[in-house]
Amino acid sequence: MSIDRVAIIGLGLLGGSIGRAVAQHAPAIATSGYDADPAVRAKARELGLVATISNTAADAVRDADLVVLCVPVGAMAAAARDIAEALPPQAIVSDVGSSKQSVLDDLRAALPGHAVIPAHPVAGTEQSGPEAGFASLFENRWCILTPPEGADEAAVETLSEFWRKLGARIEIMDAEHHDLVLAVTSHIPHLIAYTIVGTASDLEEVTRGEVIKYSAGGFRDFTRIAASDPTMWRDVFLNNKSAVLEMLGRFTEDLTALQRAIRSGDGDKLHDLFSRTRAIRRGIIEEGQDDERPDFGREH
Ligand SMILES: NC(=O)c1ccc[n+]([C@@H]2O[C@H](COP(=O)([O-])OP(=O)(O)OC[C@H]3O[C@@H](n4cnc5c(N)ncnc54)[C@H](O)[C@@H]3O)[C@@H](O)[C@H]2O)c1
Ligand SMILES: O=C(O)C(=O)C[C@]1(C(=O)O)C=C[C@@H](O)C=C1
Repeated sequence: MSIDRVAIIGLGLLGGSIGRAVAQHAPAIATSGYDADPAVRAKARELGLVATISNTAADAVRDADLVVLCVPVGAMAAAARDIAEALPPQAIVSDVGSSKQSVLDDLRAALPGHAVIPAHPVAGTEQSGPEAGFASLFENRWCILTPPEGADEAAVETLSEFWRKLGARIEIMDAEHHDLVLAVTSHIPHLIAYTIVGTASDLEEVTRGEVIKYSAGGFRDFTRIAASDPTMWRDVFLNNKSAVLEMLGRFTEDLTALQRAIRSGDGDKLHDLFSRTRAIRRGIIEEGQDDERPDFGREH
């Protein structure tokens, strides 16, 4: 089983990056695409993100071997319904959504009988839209596949091979476990960034601009993450509710323990934790998972 034609639904950061990466790393694969927003379709045409841009989702998928839905997780069900009538029976349907259980449920409900294999390339930026993508986005990044029980192994391998061609490393796990892990490593960090920047901005009114004016590197790093797309992240929190709430409970307990350590002057506790977290950061860099990617649209 090999992929000759891929259809990309949603031509923003992720969809546009897949289009560009296929053109660069797997030019033999034909690309087609669709976006619900006519302005995005026009921009994607101008940028040549995929070879053919259709005016309906159904037309984009009519000849596809693989369809990748690159829309916010809250829009997956509607996007799947839009392709249902035109989807070739043997086509693999996948996605790039940041949470997986609700997407798996939505795609299977909308496309009964089709090979549905959700995926999540753990690669992105705070940017969004058709101009934000770049071909190297997936290089040396994990792409997590969450096939349902009993999924066709050949289809899982075909999808893995597609992502390997774009430079990604493959991991396979079930959707529920994915959602728990990503709640800790991605979703809660974004919630914390949104919170700290929001709190600082509220305080700004009290201190007449000083919080923002004198904010140094640490706060600026949070503002990068807090600039991430509001629609995408609203949908992630609404669709990964239980894992996020469970992990947030644990996080709150740890935060309270630190608060207590500060109040009681327990310097050892603070120092131990900060040493442990420094080692984690160094481990990430040694593994090659640091931020080596183009400064695409970065302000700093
Ligand atoms: N941004 C990241 O860092 C990142 C990383 C990994 C995965 N993801 C996931 O990738 C998906 C896309 O995110 P993005 O950053 O590319 O967002 P984006 O806003 O850049 O692009 C999403 C596009 O989907 C289109 N769209 C929305 N509903 C649609 C529908 N029903 N049919 C067709 N098109 C529709 C929008 O018009 C938009 O152009 C999300 O599920 C997100 O969780 C994002
Ligand atoms: O680097 C960033 O800006 C990101 O937020 C990327 C990031 C992440 O949290 O790591 C964001 C959401 C995804 O689903 C995958 C990747």
